[in-house]
Amino acid sequence: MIRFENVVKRYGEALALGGVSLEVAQGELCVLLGPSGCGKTTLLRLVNRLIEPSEGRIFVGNRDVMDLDPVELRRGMGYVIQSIGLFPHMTVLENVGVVPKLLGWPKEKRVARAREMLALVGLEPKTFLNRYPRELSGGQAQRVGLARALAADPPILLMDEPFGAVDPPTRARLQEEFLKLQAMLKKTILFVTHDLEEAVRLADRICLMNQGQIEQLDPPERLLTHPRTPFVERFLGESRALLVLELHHLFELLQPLPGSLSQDGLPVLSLSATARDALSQMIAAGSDRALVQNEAGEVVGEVWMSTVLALSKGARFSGDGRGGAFLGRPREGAG
Ligand SMILES: Nc1ncnc2c1ncn2[C@@H]1O[C@H](COP(=O)(O)OP(=O)(O)OP(=O)(O)O)[C@@H](O)[C@H]1O
Repeated sequence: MIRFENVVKRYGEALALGGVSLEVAQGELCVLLGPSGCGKTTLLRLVNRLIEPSEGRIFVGNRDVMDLDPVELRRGMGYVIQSIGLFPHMTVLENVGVVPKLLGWPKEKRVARAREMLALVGLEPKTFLNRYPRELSGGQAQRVGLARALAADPPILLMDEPFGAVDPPTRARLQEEFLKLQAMLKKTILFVTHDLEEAVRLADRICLMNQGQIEQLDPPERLLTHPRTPFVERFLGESRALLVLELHHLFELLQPLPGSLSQDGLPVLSLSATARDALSQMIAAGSDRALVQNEAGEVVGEVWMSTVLALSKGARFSGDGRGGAFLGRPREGAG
């Protein structure tokens, strides 16, 4: 558990955080989101005491971080940053083993752990253990960074734009794998990003910040469908209607096949595809329905365009007063 109580941070006259209170529950992935300079990194670094508060208190597992030795405190949490921070003169094995070594683990245990962690982040240990960081692609280096952060099995992970430096397809793959890992490991995670799409994909809750304050703290769907302030609505922008569709899978939206309608030329999607996938395939095929098949390839039902559009109803951009005009109206009887 991480708790901020009325935290203020000043740099000289400038106010970077203006009284932030936030509690991240054990096992929760909380994303700090917001425009450049809003205070995300400052808030994150207060947790491992790379920065100290001007006022207020920060608790980690009910202990005030200011009462803890900073070195001990940092050993208890993994820290992953965009520039990765791998030591260039150390091999992957040595990099992943940095904290275990500091904790006094014997060599065999460190090697075994490094192998296990590399496999966990999708890198073949035999191929990568003895490489140097310069011999890795950006995505591989990012995975090593994550393996290193996880090596000593810390309950807390602090992640600052960890996937920021890789190309979009690699980024999407890393996000997907990271979510699977988190489902297994259930770490308490503070994750900084300025990318709304990344926040929506990953977060249990999004903490949207503006000028050193929390504007809204909510699960992604709630944030997208119920923006509390004009700032939040502007920040989310028009894409929020589409993003909401990513949060719904076709198994939730399935309707029985009517039998009487033709199935010719309809797109076919899997049960685990999202409503957003279905929408783009229906648009591409020029149809208002899509078929849904199970893992065995049997068609088990269909999804209607009107159902998909109804999902995004609460999330349509109304920043210019047009209400829900830009996506058109759902068909009658939708959803
Ligand atoms: N060491 C420092 N000295 C003075 N001002 C600082 C310092 N570090 C940060 N700031 C200021 O504090 C504010 C918050 O910075 P912070 O790095 O936390 O923002 P951020 O939301 O992480 O931004 P970005 O997405 O651009 O990294 C900014 O206005 C920044 O200029």
